[in-house]
Amino acid sequence: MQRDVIIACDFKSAEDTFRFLDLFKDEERKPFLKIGMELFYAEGPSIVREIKRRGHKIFLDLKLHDIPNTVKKAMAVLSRLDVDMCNVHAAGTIEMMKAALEGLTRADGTRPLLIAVTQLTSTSEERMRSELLIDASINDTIVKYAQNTRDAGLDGVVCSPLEAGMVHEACGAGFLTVTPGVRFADGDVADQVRVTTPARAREIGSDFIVVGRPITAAEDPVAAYRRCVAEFVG
Ligand SMILES: O=c1ccn([C@@H]2O[C@H](COP(=O)(O)O)[C@@H](O)[C@H]2O)c(=O)[nH]1
Repeated sequence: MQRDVIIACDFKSAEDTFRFLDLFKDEERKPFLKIGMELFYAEGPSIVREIKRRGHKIFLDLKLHDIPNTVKKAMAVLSRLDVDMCNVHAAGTIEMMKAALEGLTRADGTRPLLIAVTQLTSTSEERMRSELLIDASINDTIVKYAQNTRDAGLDGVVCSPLEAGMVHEACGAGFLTVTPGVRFADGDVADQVRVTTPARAREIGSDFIVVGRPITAAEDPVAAYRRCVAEFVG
């Protein structure tokens, strides 16, 4: 899979999103975009269709986590949107992930890529132990969730770029690592905990970096996007 930068379009409306996307209209490289809960809940499926119509690849980041039957049916609905990638939480268990895969697969056997969140990049090992009562290291937890994800037949995981190398080691080079928690060396970390730079993400072996505020809140978003591409894709 070709390394790429995915821009997280965490906007409150279609209007704000299209104002942002218009900045990229002369870019040779059409950005791969992530639509998350805020934008999808505000605008519904029409925002996906319109962005798709403009020719962007889409990662629909809704992080499903529910009982297997509910996730299977919800995924069957999402499969009609024709996105390129969508996701669930690995904490929902192998059974739930298998149900998600079944729901997502269309009658003709095609489906978008399906990946699972291991531990959110805003979670520290300390909080995972003290609040979630997980009595293991965060790295062991991430590797175990990644192995569960692979065993369920999914295509890869969401983790920090810091963990991409160990996930590939445990699950194979072809198993995708889609990695938020990306900041420029001088950037504001905000609510993220397990972060690194686009250049370091490339060295560690991420397949995709997901970048939101370092691009969307930059004074010059196109320049920030180009910097990510230059550091990560080369
Ligand atoms: O573990 C995760 C899973 C998803 N995300 C999402 O990625 C972006 C990151 O945005 P930044 O502004 O670059 O922090 C955001 O949409 C999250 O919902 C994540 O950060 N960590």
